[in-house]
Amino acid sequence: MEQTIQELYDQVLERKENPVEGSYTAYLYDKGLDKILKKVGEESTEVIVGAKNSQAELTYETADLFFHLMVLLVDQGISLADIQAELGSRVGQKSKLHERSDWR
Ligand SMILES: N=c1c2ncn([C@@H]3O[C@H](COP(=O)(O)OP(=O)(O)OP(=O)(O)O)[C@@H](O)[C@H]3O)c2ncn1[C@@H]1O[C@H](COP(=O)(O)O)[C@@H](O)[C@H]1O
Repeated sequence: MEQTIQELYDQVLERKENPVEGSYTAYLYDKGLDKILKKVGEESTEVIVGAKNSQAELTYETADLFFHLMVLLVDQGISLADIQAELGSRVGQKSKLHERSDWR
């Protein structure tokens, strides 16, 4: 079974709007922003470690990070459309890489 990022976002949003007993997502919202940020930080570090170890570990840890990022975005009232719009605004932007002195 597969789950799109949008489906994950929608489920996480549903947990925010209708907290369910025993839900880890609802627990994170209950704990608040600092807890969510702590988890995003931890999962980011685990992605870095995972990338050094194996593709399987990187995949697993990236899924964990995506989940916690979705929780953060929902908590802060940011939609996936907001992120897509930001990414879209960058399409075709000239890379500034050539302006960097350390570029070779
Ligand atoms: N995708 C996820 C998902 N990925 C990771 N996790 C949870 O994230 C936690 C990360 O593990 P850690 O060991 O870092 O954290 P922990 O020690 O359990 O918790 P802390 O004490 O650190 O807070 C685990 O409890 C995982 O179960 C997730 N929990 C839920 N989802 C999805 O979120 C939706 C809502 O699920 P519920 O939260 O169960 O309602 C569903 O679609 C789920 O599939």
